[in-house]
Amino acid sequence: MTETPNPHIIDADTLTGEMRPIRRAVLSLGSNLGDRVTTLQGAVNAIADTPDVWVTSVSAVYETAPVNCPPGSDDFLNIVLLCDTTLAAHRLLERCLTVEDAFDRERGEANAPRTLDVDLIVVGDRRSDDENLRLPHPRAKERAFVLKPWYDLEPDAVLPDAGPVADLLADLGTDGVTLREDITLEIE
Ligand SMILES: Nc1ncnc2c1ncn2[C@@H]1O[C@H](COP(=O)(O)OP(=O)(O)OP(=O)(O)O)[C@@H](O)[C@H]1O
Ligand SMILES: Nc1nc2c(c(=O)[nH]1)N=C(CO)CN2
Repeated sequence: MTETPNPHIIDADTLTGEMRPIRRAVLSLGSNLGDRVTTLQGAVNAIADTPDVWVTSVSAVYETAPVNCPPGSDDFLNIVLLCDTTLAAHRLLERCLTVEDAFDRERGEANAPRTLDVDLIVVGDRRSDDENLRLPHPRAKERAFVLKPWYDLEPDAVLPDAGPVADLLADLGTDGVTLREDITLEIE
């Protein structure tokens, strides 16, 4: 059955400027090539410098074993950021891809070593099946390297369509996800 659009429901992404609601976004950042700490701190700064994006929390840093990566790939450092934003989800994605490029991200083989990867995990209650932007991120529920730092910041968080982050993490376990207490990233 074809659904008739409800004229009373406004898609927040169609609003402009000051009319946009503030939405909470969860971003996952990873690096397994080059100076990982400098890159992640630079990426946090760049995201925090973005107009209409406010980084509210930076997680602890985790050293994580590569998941589904080519043989011989090095460990990642992974973090999660919580942000408030009035940007439309696609604009936020564009900004994240620009930040990846600024840190010399090369796009080759799937899951190849990368200086920087920035994934949108959730953006408010926005859902998207567009191949250029899938929300909520379809693989987040399988990734302890996303869920553990997110859980630390928000123990009650829920990943839409998947369930409480705490439950997902309890099922997955945290093997291969090691806290790096010696590294602290800041919102500068
Ligand atoms: N939620 C999302 N966050 C970031 N990129 C996404 C998302 N959904 C779709 N994409 C698209 O995925 C494309 C490829 O991204 P990328 O090569 O960084 O994938 P990846 O991060 O290596 O793999 P994965 O998606 O499994 O984390 C991006 O150009 C982007 O348009
Ligand atoms: N440990 C770890 N493994 C990964 C990561 C990542 O950030 N950390 N990112 C991937 C694709 O985005 C694939 N595998």
